Amino acid sequence: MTGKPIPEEVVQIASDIKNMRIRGAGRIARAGALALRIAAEKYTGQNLDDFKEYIRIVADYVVKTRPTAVSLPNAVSYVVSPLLRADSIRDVEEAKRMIIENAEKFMDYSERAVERIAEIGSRLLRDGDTVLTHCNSQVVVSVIKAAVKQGKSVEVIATETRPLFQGHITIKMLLDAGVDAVTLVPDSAVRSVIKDVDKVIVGADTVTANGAVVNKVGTSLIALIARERGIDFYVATETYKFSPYTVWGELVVIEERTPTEVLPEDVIAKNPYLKVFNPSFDVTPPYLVTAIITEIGLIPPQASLLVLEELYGRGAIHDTIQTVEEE
Ligand SMILES: O=P(O)(O)OC[C@H]1O[C@H](OP(=O)(O)O)[C@H](O)[C@@H]1O
Repeated sequence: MTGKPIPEEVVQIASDIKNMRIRGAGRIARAGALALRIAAEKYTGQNLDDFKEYIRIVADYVVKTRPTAVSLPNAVSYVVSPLLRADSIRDVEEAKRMIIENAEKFMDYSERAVERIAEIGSRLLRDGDTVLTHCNSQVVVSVIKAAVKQGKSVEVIATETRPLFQGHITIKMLLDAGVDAVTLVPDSAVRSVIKDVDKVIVGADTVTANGAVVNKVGTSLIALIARERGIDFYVATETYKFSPYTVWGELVVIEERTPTEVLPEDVIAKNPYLKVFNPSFDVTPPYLVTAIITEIGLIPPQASLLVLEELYGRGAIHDTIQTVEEE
């Protein structure tokens, strides 16, 4: 067992992810990769087995910060699994280099994937379209920005996204980027404004093998409302948000956050019989999703398993599950 402590910077990143100072499924994935790079750089010993054990502990620590977005374990696994499986690595220096390079590769891939999705997604938007989005997705904002950059006039309706108001981040990002036709609405107003909407585009935290989309709570209600009106409902997401674990029946854990995000602490304290349920995400079934916009193209949700097989291969998906179970 390694005696090496988890570096302070890694502890800080993990705490920022937990407290949502770093948030958004893509950003937390990149932060996870960065944490591993820092951990590798900070390691001072010379024993390879000890280094592997230390990296395994850091990986586990980072993954445990938030349970729902699979982008985080996928990023961590991308960075550490090749080292944990390799038997050709000779020393700590080589192992460190491997972790650092994999972390860099992941962060680079992630940035490029967002750009590629913006390019593909922007083609779906027509001049004059009104897009409704929920929560704050860096990918969705990039799609809208790319369409506007192409000279298309796009109006955006953004939901507040209670209880943490990530919609405020979305409108700021859009306004800062010069997208000026932006309307903020309470979440409960979606059915009132849907008649003005041409397309709904949301991000994702996890896409399951059967094409269900796990995203900010309230997403599935919006999908139902869009379906009622016959409006296209798109999900914009990088492929590392597809969950290999769901292939073998593992369920996605829906994060439940503190009641104090919904009600002040003193009100909760004064009412011991009052219950507050604060799930952070919900599940939109594949039949409500028109298409998933990814960096490898537009995917019908029903083809999610094929995407996972393409990415990991059947055998590799099985290995991933085993690695996680062993940990
Ligand atoms: O990766 P990008 O597209 O930025 O975000 C994807 C999703 O991550 C967010 O989760 P949270 O706010 O961290 O709970 C939202 O649910 C958003 O749709």
